[in-house]
Amino acid sequence: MIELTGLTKRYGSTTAVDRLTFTVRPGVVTGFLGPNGAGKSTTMRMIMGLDRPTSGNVLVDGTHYARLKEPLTKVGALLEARSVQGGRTAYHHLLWLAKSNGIPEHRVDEVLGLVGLTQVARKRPSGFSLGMGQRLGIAAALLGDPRILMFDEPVNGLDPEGIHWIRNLMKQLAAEGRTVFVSSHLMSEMALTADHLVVIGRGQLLADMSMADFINQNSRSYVRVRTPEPERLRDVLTAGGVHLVDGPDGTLEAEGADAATIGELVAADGVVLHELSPQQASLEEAFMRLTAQTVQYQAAPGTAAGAGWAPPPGPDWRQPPQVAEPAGSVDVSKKEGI
Ligand SMILES: Nc1ncnc2c1ncn2[C@@H]1O[C@H](COP(=O)(O)OP(=O)(O)OP(=O)(O)O)[C@@H](O)[C@H]1O
Repeated sequence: MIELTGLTKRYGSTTAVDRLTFTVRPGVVTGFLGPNGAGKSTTMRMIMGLDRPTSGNVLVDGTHYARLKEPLTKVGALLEARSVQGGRTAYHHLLWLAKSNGIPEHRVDEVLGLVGLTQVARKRPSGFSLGMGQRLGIAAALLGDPRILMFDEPVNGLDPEGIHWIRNLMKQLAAEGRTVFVSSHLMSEMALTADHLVVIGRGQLLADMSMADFINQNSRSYVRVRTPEPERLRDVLTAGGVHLVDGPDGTLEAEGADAATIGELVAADGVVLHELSPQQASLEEAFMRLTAQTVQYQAAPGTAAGAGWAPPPGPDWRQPPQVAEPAGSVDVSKKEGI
């Protein structure tokens, strides 16, 4: 469990994190969302004892991170981009972390296999791609088999197979009763991964609720109806107390009644339907609606916005794709697990 109470961080006149109070519970994947600059990374850094709060308190496993003995066995984290110690191989980097936390050496091989880096274990991470660096960071987070895991943008740099793998890994870790706290900008990915959401904007808590409640409370749901008899449909549904608005391509959007009620109303009058489909806003729409007022960095109106993307199904997380040695190109943006 991770418990934040009135957690606040100021940098000069900037309040990066503003009196955050929430609890991240075990057994579910908790997504941590917020627009750019909302304070997610700062919050995660304070949880890990890497930034000192201006005020408030944060406990991991009931204590401050700094007081944890052999912390890698209690909390594993993949935080913001950092460079891995240049001279060590991936294996020795993990071995060094393991030794400093009382973790047996065989665990290094285990986690390298788990993240698919066995083939490049004796290579230096300085030659790794961004995705391989992410995998190494995830290996470090898993090294101590901790009950609490935090991932800051874990799918950054991963290919579709890697994204699918990390999604299933997080779900599996939560299913094992662990506390899993993950930030991501990919809404479609978060919608598939997280059970619970904590949303912040300008450092303040905007929502702390289940994924389903979040979408329900921050979006419009309606039933899309298509008919060759729109006038009759309109009469029947309006008489039945259903509010209708015009949708695209000649559809009608019915609010205030579920699909079953609408179906029964129109059936009673013999109105022909070509479509009757409940529509639920996406997490992305709900997020945009809730955080619209708190967005710090915004493109000019009319600018193309990147849509969320959901990867196709792939293999089980326990059998990750092995990553081959990169063909020459070296990516300078690396991530390291703490
Ligand atoms: N070391 C620092 N010194 C000064 N300001 C900082 C520092 N770290 C973060 N900030 C500011 O605090 C605010 C929160 O930043 P933070 O990186 O935590 O947000 P974030 O939600 O992780 O953003 P992103 O999604 O873009 O990674 C921003 O306004 C940022 O500019």
